[in-house]
Amino acid sequence: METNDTTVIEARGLVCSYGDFTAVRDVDLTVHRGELFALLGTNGAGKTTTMETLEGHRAADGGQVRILGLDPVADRGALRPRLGIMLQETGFAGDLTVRETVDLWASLTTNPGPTDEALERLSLTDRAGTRVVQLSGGQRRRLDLVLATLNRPEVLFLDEPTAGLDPESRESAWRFVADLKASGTTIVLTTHYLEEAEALADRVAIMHEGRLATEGTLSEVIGTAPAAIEFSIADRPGADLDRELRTVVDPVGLQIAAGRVRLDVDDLQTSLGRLLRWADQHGHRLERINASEASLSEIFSRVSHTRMEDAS
Ligand SMILES: Nc1ncnc2c1ncn2[C@@H]1O[C@H](COP(=O)(O)OP(=O)(O)OP(=O)(O)O)[C@@H](O)[C@H]1O
Repeated sequence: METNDTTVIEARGLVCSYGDFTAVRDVDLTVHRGELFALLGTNGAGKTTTMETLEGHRAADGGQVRILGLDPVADRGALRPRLGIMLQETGFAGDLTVRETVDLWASLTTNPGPTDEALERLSLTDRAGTRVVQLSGGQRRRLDLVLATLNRPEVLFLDEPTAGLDPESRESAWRFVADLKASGTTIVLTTHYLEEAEALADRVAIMHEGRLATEGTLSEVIGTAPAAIEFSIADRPGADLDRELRTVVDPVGLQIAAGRVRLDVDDLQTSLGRLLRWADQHGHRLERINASEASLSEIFSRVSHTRMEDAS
């Protein structure tokens, strides 16, 4: 497998099975140093299985994985101190306090950061003396994040890090993760919150039925679906307007209903420019103009309605 200096995570042709069932099919992934890579997907798409394989918790059934140039299973001893891992669920000893839990974890960790600082950054300082069993779900999730990052890892895996957090806690977790990224940590996270990926990720991938359906920067992924221009126009017969707009804009889709027009276009800027020039030249008044790129949620919804067997 070819890797260059900036490649931190590399999977080629990754296959993972549970008995006869193939959960991850031929997945290729590259994550560069300092990047935050968000792995999105429908329930059961194979995200956690992929993460567990990258983390070295399970061996791949096919293909190759390298983390920091090492094999995550065979080189686990060398790799583990350099990784931070936040699983979907963590088994804590419920009768320890938050501080005792962090101190215990720190005693098992190479080069841990200061406990107080970690608690402070995730707003857990006032819970330091609380027994873990008495924490809310969101507070536990924040404690998970503290523990996963206590060793100041080079590579951090976060499996649904903000599941169940209220909006304020989620934003503070995002700031925490953004700070880690800014300090050079390479991060892979799975999430069902698309706005989390939009807020944090350099690159995103959407998994569906075990395969990577799409992958790239946010703009690249969003650019895989057409943008939309909508407006209302009075006193124009639909058939004429349809013909004329197709000549002016060359849309990939066009609908006209009750004077409201929707154009689906590949290049939003060029199409919008042509449309406005045409309207000016012909003295048309376009009302309630709305122009927008596709959203991540539209891409997600397209992917989740695709049969990956058909797509491959
Ligand atoms: N231990 C297991 N034994 C058998 N099948 C499993 C096991 N763990 C997961 N699977 C199956 O593998 C597929 C992928 O599961 P995985 O947990 O990786 O998906 P996911 O994308 O993380 O889903 P979610 O978003 O719901 O957490 C699913 O169909 C799931 O039912």
